[in-house]
Amino acid sequence: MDTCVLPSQWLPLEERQQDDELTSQQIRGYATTPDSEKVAKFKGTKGSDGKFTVTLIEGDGIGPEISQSVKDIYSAADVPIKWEPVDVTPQLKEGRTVIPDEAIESVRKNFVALKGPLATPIGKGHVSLNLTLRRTFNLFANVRPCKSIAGYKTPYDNVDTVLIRENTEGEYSGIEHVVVDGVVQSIKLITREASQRVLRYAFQYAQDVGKNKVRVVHKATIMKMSDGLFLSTARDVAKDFPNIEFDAELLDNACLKITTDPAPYADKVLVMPNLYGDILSDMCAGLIGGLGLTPSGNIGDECSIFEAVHGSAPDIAGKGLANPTALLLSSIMMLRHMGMNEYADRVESAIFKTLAEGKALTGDLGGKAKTHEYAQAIIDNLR
Ligand SMILES: NC(=O)C1=CN([C@@H]2O[C@H](COP(=O)(O)OP(=O)(O)OC[C@H]3O[C@@H](n4cnc5c(N)ncnc54)[C@H](O)[C@@H]3O)[C@@H](O)[C@H]2O)C=CC1
Ligand SMILES: O=C(O)CCC(=O)C(=O)O
Ligand SMILES: [Mg+2]
Repeated sequence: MDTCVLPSQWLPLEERQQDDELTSQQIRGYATTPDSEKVAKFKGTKGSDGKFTVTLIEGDGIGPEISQSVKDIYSAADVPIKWEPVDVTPQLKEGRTVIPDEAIESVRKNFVALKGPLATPIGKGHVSLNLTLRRTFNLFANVRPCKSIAGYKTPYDNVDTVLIRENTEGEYSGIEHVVVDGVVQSIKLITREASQRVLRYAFQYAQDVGKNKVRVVHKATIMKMSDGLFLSTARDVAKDFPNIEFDAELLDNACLKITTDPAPYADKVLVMPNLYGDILSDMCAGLIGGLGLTPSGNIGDECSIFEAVHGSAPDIAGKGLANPTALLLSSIMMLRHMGMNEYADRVESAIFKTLAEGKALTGDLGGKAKTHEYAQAIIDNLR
């Protein structure tokens, strides 16, 4: 495997130049709350033991394995976090599937959670618990950064995309009904309020991290009213951010352009309705080495939940084959959200050093290491 020079923001702290301090600009790929008064801040406080309590939802499939890696690495790095594991097995309450109250209360109390993947049955069965959590806490913006990994060669060298996905409505509203036998209707709900909220977040994010361009990805040619409302709301919001260049691109063309050459997308923040963000984020993950590598943050005004882009990966679950990097990088976004930048820097440096060395990679990246062996290599790279 080729190795290449690590970008300065990925070097261990002591190897950085004095004038090369990690800034919020440099870490923008794995941060969600830029230094802005206008973006909701983490409201948690440390306990008497000097630690923050963070809700941990280990999740299904590979969830427990990758969560274990995070716990092991955090413990080795002495990150002052106390995990509060909660069970989100759905319960039936008054005919509705709900998440247990204890889990909801835990997130509400701690303001922040790290979440493994939750499986959703196809067709009949409970609704997506992932979406339920996002709606329950009004986590209106799903921030999904995707950056090339130094040392891990793919056909694309300079991927640096940030997708901000509307996270509470759109095609994911789950409003479906049978019109007559053989005819069903699924409603894509778009509201000005939710659109404004995520668009303002995207513009503010772009401004604060210095990406200076916001592009709406849409299909308002076809969905003239719903995507049309999202797009016209974006034009209105853009007026409040005169220093940010604003434009729009059709979804299909965006897919073509990003997979042909992702470089022109590095100076932009892409913002879009729910389903488009879901699909584009998996697509972008494919450009840098797969779903084992891409993190995300579900951001709300009160609480935020950090999780990998990927799902429960039932095909590899329980075999020690999962790559925990995506969940680990999600936890890095979480630490920066909580203002724990030094710990974030330290763990992040060890992750990227391990990936660049290429000696203990998991199978998805062409290596032979088991999940815990890769985690141990990261621990060995902590100073
Ligand atoms: N946010 C969440 O919790 C999400 C949950 N899901 C749920 O996950 C379940 C499985 O969905 P799939 O479509 O199979 O998507 P998936 O993301 O679980 O897996 C897709 C492919 O990527 C691989 N993969 C995913 N994560 C990996 C990792 N960390 N390391 C190595 N390889 C990895 C899998 O082995 C599989 O081949 C479904 O029930 C779905 O509803 C899917 C996406 C997101
Ligand atoms: O909730 C699910 O089952 C899938 C969610 C998903 O694919 C995502 O959030 O990216
Ligand atoms: Mg998805």
